[in-house]
Amino acid sequence: MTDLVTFGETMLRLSPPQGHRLETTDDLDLRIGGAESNVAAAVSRLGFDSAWLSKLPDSPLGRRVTVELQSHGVDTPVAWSDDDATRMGTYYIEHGGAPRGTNVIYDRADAAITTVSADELPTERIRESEMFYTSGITPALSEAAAKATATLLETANDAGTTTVFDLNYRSKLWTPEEAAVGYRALFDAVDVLVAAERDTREVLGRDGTPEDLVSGLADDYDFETVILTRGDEGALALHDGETYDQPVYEADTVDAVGTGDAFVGGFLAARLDGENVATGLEYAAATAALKRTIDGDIAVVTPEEVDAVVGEDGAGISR
Ligand SMILES: O=C(O)C(=O)C[C@H](O)[C@H](O)COP(=O)(O)O
Repeated sequence: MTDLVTFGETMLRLSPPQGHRLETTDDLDLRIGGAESNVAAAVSRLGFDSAWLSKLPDSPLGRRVTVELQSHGVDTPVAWSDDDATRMGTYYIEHGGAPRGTNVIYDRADAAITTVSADELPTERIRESEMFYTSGITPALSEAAAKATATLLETANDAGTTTVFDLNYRSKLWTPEEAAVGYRALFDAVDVLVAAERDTREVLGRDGTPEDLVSGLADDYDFETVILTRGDEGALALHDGETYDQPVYEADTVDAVGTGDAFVGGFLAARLDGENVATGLEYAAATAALKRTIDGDIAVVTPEEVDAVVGEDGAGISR
């Protein structure tokens, strides 16, 4: 049995060295990045079995992704496309610093995953797993990907697998109105919702205090757990009628991309270990803080490092 199965797109990630511009750089660092594989890698690195489902072109570029994920212990039973017309999604990232922001350029149209169907994926892995995670990026990729996302969430739900969904709104993929419709179509099959406060207000159109936001979402869609991520303000969660406030741990930022996924990975690893929501949030915040110090999308961390950030007063994950 797998502890966590995830489903989504992973792209090649190309970035110039810190301080260099895409327009003029001679060098591009090559890594991989995608919300669902970032979460699977974090959970695997924190000691649990994870598998990532997707569709990739059957090419050296596609294999670059599976080889790197396997190096973090993630199982990769993906569908391979031998259609020459399908492409490997790629993103370019130019890191900024005040007053210039970080810029992401996507080149992901017609990626193999845009043609995915649930039938070509090993859905029994989802039925047999403890948790299933996907995010709002996946249904934004194509109609086929949206359909597969819904089918996989329902498969998990029917099997009693805990379903976890992060809104992960990406304005370069769809409009707030399109996203709101896409999200609401999936919410019935979601147990644990992770939502950035900004997306909750600007995409789902909700207002009020952070407490109002989590309780409104939980009441309207019957989520078991709602986690509102609030940037520097930390996170607020609602579970079983109790709210939990989690501040951020201070961190020097080398690369902020992947912080949200590391947060989810830390939370899910602690929950898989039987920890309560309060402890889960501590591990989430600690994994996110560590990620900020690491270049690349993936939280290349160890359980001991996360334990050390949580501190000797933390409840500690027993292994
Ligand atoms: O597929 C996409 O569109 C992505 O954006 C993949 C991202 O690299 C990660 O999901 C990072 O997201 P954060 O953890 O919120 O920084």
